[in-house]
Amino acid sequence: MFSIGFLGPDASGVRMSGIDHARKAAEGLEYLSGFGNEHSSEAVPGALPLGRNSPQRAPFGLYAEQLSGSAFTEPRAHNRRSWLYRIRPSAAHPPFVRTGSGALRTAPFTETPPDPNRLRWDPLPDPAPGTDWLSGLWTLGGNGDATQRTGMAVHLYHANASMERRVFGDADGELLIVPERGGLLLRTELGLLSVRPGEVALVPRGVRFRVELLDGAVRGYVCENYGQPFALPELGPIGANGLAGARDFRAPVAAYEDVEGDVEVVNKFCGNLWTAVYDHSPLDVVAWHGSHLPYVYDLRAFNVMGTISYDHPDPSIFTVLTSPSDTPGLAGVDFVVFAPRWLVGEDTFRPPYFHRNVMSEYMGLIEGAYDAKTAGEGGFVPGGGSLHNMMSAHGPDRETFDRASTADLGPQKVDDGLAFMFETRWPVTATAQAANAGHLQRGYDDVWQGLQRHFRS
Ligand SMILES: O=C(O)Cc1cc(O)ccc1O
Ligand SMILES: [Fe+2]
Repeated sequence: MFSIGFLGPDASGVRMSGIDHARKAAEGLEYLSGFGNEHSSEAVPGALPLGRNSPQRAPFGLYAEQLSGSAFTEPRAHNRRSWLYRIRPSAAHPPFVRTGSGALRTAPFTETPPDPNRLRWDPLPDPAPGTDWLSGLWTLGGNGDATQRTGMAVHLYHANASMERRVFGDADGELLIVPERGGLLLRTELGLLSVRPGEVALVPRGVRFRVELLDGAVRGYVCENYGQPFALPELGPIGANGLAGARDFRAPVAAYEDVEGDVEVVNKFCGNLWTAVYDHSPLDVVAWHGSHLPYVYDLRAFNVMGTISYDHPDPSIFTVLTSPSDTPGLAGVDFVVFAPRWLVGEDTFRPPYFHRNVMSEYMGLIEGAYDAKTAGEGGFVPGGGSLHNMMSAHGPDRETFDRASTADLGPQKVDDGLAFMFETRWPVTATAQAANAGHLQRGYDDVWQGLQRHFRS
């Protein structure tokens, strides 16, 4: 349908800024609707072989290549692979050499003892000029072991430059990207995705991509999932519909760049970054078909379920995507969204309850406020995050408790914020940089101080 190019003169010969170039590419992007199914796309009509995956000679002299996201032998329901028809096979590359990882860390996380304390951070400070998305990744912590394909990492990012002549691929896991500030254009091997705050992007393990900025400086969160790929949760008694609808996930259409010349390819492998300078762009896939695909999803499309009688339901009802573990019902990591919704519970303390949870909870805020926490400076703010590890006691802060336990219980619309949670079966161990960060809020425990005793026997 169209090809894509590096920064440079547009058709009129005028050199566009990186942002204009990315914006133009993001305008009117086409997508394929549906999660987890087989899709196919060709940027040049006739480029996709019909009737077989690997013809003796693929159309237009393209190379056929399979990208496997699951073992060949996994059950059909879990099997994921895509066939890529590309200008050069991925195998045509020079050796990778180790390079620095900046502030990026990988499981196993051993820099600090796992901490039972409630922790909360302000947003990352602004990045140095010229920081692109990849070099702006900053790891907060995580669990599991990337070499065992278990667990997850929580990263934040801040960037003020587009990746130029640079492409990234993560062999360690898939990446769930949650922008909080500024839009991103993801140029992936399978095509282009635009993702803005309020939307999330999912880039599968191993898929190469470049991140360009759509509006200037950006900030956000990333869940790197080393475990089984994210899937839609079962709906059980909810029925055949509700929560995130499969058709609201959008996969890209094929788009390729036919670029010769130096392109740096950065490969994250078992915790280290490795780099190689290719003599062409690896975003050269002209046609593809398969199921190992990137997606973008608008969190505002989430169909929120909740009580229409009493009590506060558990937040599993807000699960957008789940990465199952080997134990049914026990997620390696769930991605949960607190989207705008009505609260109508009668005789109910409506915000999140006080609780201690065997699961570990990392929370972030995309915009506005969260109904269990006081907003504003020093509170839970957009771009900040909190970590409530396994069995740590948390819930509404004092102000929220005082307000909500005396509030009038008419129907109430909660639409002043968009929060999310990465909830994982294993404790999250902070990196040293997160445990010692200047933006770690030192007095977080105080939000639960002064909760009065009301007991009268
Ligand atoms: O701790 C939190 O704010 C997340 C959360 C929300 C909720 O509605 C119920 C339980 C829970 O852990
Ligand atoms: Fe919680």
